[in-house]
Amino acid sequence: MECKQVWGVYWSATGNTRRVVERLAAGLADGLGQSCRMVDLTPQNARAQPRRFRAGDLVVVGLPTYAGKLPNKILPDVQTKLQGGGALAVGVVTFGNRSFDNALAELCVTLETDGFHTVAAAAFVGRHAFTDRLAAGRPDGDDLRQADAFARCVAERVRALAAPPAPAAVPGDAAAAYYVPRGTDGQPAKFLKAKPQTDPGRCCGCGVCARVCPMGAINPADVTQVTGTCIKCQACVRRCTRGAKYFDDAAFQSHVAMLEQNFSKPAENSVFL
Ligand SMILES: Cc1cc2nc3c(=O)[nH]c(=O)nc-3n(C[C@H](O)[C@H](O)[C@H](O)COP(=O)(O)O)c2cc1C
Repeated sequence: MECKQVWGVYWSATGNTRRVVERLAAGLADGLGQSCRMVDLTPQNARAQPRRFRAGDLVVVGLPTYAGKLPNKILPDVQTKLQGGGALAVGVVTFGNRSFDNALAELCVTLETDGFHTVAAAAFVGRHAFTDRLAAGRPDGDDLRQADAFARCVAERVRALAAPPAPAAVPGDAAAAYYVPRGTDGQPAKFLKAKPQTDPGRCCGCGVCARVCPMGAINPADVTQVTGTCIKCQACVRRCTRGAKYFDDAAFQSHVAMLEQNFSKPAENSVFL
């Protein structure tokens, strides 16, 4: 099938998904001899506008895994604002070394429902947003080389297509329930209401935390106040250059400790063609 334009579209609070999607889109553009354009859906206002694609586009769409599925506060925008218009899509999720569970299945079903034809899909490992002890430094050089190899295979597949493909076959159940996070005691860890705290000795009030919050949840006039919905994405924690943001919620910390105890063995990337 003819491809006239490659796109990379992503939501990425701490940068892993952005890196993987950028690399895949660049590799596909290279393999197909086309140019590549990126769309960053992370800021709240970027998600508000419709994004229309059409036949002849090849769109890499990436989101992270949250509780074994896609981030539930972001998914509605992906469902309602992305319009496939018969474009080909590559669904990509990243995950923090535990499992992508049903996230890729949910993404591929969403893309097909949005009017894309999913030609391939992949799940890549990225440093867990909650802790540097899981998948530190990933996606690393090896991961990105795997992304290059995958992009070459997808480009070949696209060139060989005579008609829109059948939906990409991926593991998981798009309709499954969310993974229940547990603490070190094995009991459900309830940290839905946890919010980032601010160390007054470190915070200089620069406002970067409010600017990078994809939910617009932090009051820019007083960054100690979380007035909106916190999705625990860790953008504020990771982007604060002074280390002034942190989560002290006991249930959250217990879940992170449980993950560190049980999921430290390096996980592998998975590709589906
Ligand atoms: C709220 C939340 C829930 C998460 N749930 C999972 C999960 O179920 N499985 C997993 O392996 N990683 C999980 N992670 C880790 C992220 O999937 C991983 O860090 C991802 O690469 C972050 O993408 P980003 O850097 O593009 O924001 C979770 C992270 C957050 C913030």
